[in-house]
Formats: sequence, C-alpha cells, structure tokens
Amino acid sequence: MRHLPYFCRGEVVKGFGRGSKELGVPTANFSEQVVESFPSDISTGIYYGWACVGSGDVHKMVLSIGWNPFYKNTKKSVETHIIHTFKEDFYGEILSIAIIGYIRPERNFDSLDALIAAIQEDIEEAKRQLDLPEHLKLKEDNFFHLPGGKIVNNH
Ligand SMILES: Cc1cc2nc3c(=O)[nH]c(=O)nc-3n(C[C@H](O)[C@H](O)[C@H](O)COP(=O)(O)O)c2cc1C
Ligand SMILES: Nc1ncnc2c1ncn2[C@@H]1O[C@H](COP(=O)(O)OP(=O)(O)O)[C@@H](O)[C@H]1O
Ligand SMILES: [Mg+2]
Repeated sequence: MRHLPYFCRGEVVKGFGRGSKELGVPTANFSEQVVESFPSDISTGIYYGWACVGSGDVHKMVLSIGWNPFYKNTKKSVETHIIHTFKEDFYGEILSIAIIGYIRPERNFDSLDALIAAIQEDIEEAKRQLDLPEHLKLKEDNFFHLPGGKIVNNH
C-alpha cells in the first residue's frame, strides 16, 4: 500500500465506550481533526504497527480505520488498540503511531462473539508480523523520540 509506513500523532478522545465494555478490547480513538487529516485514499480496514502514549514506551498495536459496519457508525473513526496493559486511561494524551501493514478489510459479523474472535485473531497476526526484523526496526524509529508536535509523515 503506497501510504505505508504512515506516521501520525494526535489527541486521544472519547468514542462510544464500546471497546472495553462490549469487546474487552479498548481502542484509543483519534480526534475528528486527525481522522480528517488521513489521506482520503488510505483503505479502511485493520492494520498493525507500533504505538506510544506521550513519551512512554513503544508497544505493538492493531488499528481499525473505518465505519465499524457491525455498529453502523456514521462517522469514520481511527482507533488504536495497544497490545499492553495500562494502569489508567489516557484520554487527552498524545498518541503516536506508525502504521506498517494491512491485515484485512472491515466486516460485518453475525454476532458480537464473532467480531471479538476476529479481533483476537488480528491481535495474534499483529504480534507475529511485528516480530519480523523488517518490522521490529521501525519500533526504534526517530519519530517516536521526537518531541510531541505536528510532525506527520515528515511534513
Ligand atoms: C483489531 C480490530 C479489528 C476490528 N474489526 C472490526 C470489524 O471488522 N468490523 C467492525 O464493525 N468493527 C471492527 N472493529 C472496531 C470495533 O467495532 C470498535 O473498535 C468498537 O466499536 C469500539 O468503538 P469505540 O472506541 O467507539 O468504543 C475492530 C477493532 C479492532 C481494534
Ligand atoms: N491497551 C489499550 N489500548 C487502547 N486504549 C486503552 C488501553 N488501555 C486503556 N485504554 C484507555 O481506554 C480508552 C478506550 O476505551 P474504549 O472502551 O474504546 O472507549 P472509547 O469509546 O471512549 O474509545 C482509551 O482512550 C484509553 O484511554
Ligand atoms: Mg475506543
């Protein structure tokens, strides 16, 4: 995909509160401004990459871009599930992500359990992919060590 790797940072805002409660998978949602700044031709779907909150450690992540067809959202969202257990929520903080690879398109599902199972498979796939040397090296990218700000895809 021509936009990858895609580097981006922005504020974490409130979503519908479903990630943790219904799916057992919290997702840090980007603000509308960040969602609108994405290239319009970046495909919706599920991706993997690296993420860090504020100036914290860099962790593996899975990302969902789109309208969440299972929930029929009317606004596009960009949501990151960081594969790490945090002690506290981090609403209002700056999340930095490097989107590296595509996993699959967004889908509708017959049941909540089927959606949860698909997300768990995505997490396993992300963990495997990110252990590959060519993907591991992006964890050390300077992007994650730059002071917070507006640097997005080197602009
Ligand atoms: C790895 C991953 C895969 C996802 N796949 C789908 C999907 O195929 N279809 C869908 O409708 N939503 C998908 N979602 C999005 C969830 O529906 C969404 O994160 C959830 O509704 C939480 O939304 P909230 O942050 O507004 O609470 C996925 C989320 C993640 C993290
Ligand atoms: N591992 C994690 N990945 C993403 N967000 C997390 C994680 N652990 C805690 N959180 C917190 O949970 C929030 C997301 O939970 P979620 O249920 O999706 O709520 P919302 O609908 O408001 O996005 C994030 O904004 C963040 O503050
Ligand atoms: Mg969320």
